[in-house]
Amino acid sequence: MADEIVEPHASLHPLHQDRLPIQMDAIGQRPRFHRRFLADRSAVIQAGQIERVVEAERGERLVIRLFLDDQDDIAQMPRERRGQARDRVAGDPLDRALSETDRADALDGLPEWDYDEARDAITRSLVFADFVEAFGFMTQVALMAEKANHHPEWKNVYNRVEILLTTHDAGGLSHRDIDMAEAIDAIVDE
Ligand SMILES: C[C@H](O)[C@H](O)[C@H]1CNC2=NC(N)=NC(=O)C2=N1
Repeated sequence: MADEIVEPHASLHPLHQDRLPIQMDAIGQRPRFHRRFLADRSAVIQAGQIERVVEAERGERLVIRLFLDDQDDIAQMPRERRGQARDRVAGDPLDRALSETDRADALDGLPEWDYDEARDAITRSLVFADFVEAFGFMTQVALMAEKANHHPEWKNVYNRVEILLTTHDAGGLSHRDIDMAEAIDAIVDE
């Protein structure tokens, strides 16, 4: 499995022979090879590659930090989700499609977002330095979205991320999307 992951990276070929075998973490879920993997890679790095390594390690920190800090919350997720599903049946006002006036007010506060009339949705396009930056951002948004039980429609091509927010249960834009857009803006501005 390690070879399958590493093989496409030409600069890592010299490391194949002496890399540690993959070990599972305490809960047996995440392969623990990447610390060693990054350290070894640093050892053979050429001057021109430094920038990419720094970006890679920064991307990893963004992901891991958020995951570890919020691990307790993540363990609670299934229970919260069931609670939210019950609230929705009762008619959560956050889930109702916004009126035109409320939408206009909300969009005033979200200058980076465009309104998509055909979908009754809001969209934002982002460009990052490279794929690692883009995917680090997407990972943070994914964890946040999962906790909120509200998920973006999105597309990623290398360093570009296109996001569309709408509430499927409401058939259009709701306060949940506005909250999500604000949270996404906060991550971008971090
Ligand atoms: C069953 C689950 O609660 C629903 O499907 C959630 C999940 N994520 C969601 N995300 C979005 N964008 N809209 C929804 O209506 C929605 N509903």
